[in-house]
Amino acid sequence: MSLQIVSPTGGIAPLLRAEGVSLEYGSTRATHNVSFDVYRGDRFVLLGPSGCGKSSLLKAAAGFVRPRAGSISINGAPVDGPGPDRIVVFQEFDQLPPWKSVLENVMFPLLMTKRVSRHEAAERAAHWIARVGLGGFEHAHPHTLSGGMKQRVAIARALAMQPDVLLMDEPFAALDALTRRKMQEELGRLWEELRFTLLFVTHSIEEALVVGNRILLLSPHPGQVRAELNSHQFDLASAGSPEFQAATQRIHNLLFNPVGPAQAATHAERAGQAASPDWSAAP
Ligand SMILES: Nc1ncnc2c1ncn2[C@@H]1O[C@H](COP(=O)(O)OP(=O)(O)OP(=O)(O)O)[C@@H](O)[C@H]1O
Repeated sequence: MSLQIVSPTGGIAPLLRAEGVSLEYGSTRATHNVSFDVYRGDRFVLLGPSGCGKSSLLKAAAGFVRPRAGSISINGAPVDGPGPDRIVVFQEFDQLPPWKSVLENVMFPLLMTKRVSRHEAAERAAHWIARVGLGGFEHAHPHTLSGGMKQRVAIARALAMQPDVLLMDEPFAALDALTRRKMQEELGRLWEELRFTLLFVTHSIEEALVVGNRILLLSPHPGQVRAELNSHQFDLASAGSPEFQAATQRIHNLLFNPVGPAQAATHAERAGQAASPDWSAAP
């Protein structure tokens, strides 16, 4: 089956919407006029080469960075700062305070909301720790855990908050290949059970195909939308198949050897592309 350009999701309001987002750091323009819609239950991947502004877009969705132009909204309301409806899992293993146990790490943001008692927070934390396969490690401290286990704690901490959108910034990039694969598998399993909404950043084409059901391809610096495609037909089981390899090659070509001058596709143009089911119709 070939990759398909994304079809418009007629009538359904997006959960998270980025409209014409340009991000700047001083005189450095990180992204230019980027638009995309994330729907409930999506595993939406931002894919592009290093420096194209993927992390910056994720930080903007999290409310840590304000767009220079354009806007980001969640549930129809503008994002104007961080909130418990959007929780981020970062790549870095040091995202867990080292003086807190696994249980305390997962409880911490729950307690910060002041919406649950200490007892409830502990129960909820223990539940999510077990869900990510770390039952028995509640009282361990981060420095005694492997990189993969630390990322599991970060995922448990995020899911315990039951955010509207789980934001993941290259969460498995610092792991060895086998652990990375295992974590991708676990994330897929959790998604099958819980159907949370995921916004996931990676520069790995393979990871994007395995993790995502929709992928936004960004051009190099400053990041602009090159294309958007459906990738729900791929998973770890299909990785390595001829179709998977062909999709990988096509995405690679689109990112690095586009035919003709690099052109950013606008939101409206991408909706127009949906009329063509064939990946080869991409700009
Ligand atoms: N805090 C910052 N201050 C100044 N410039 C920044 C800052 N963060 C990012 N940039 C710049 O913005 C651009 C986009 O960076 P960003 O980290 O968002 O890209 P990325 O696609 O996530 O890259 P990578 O895959 O390497 O993490 C780069 O040119 C980067 O140097």
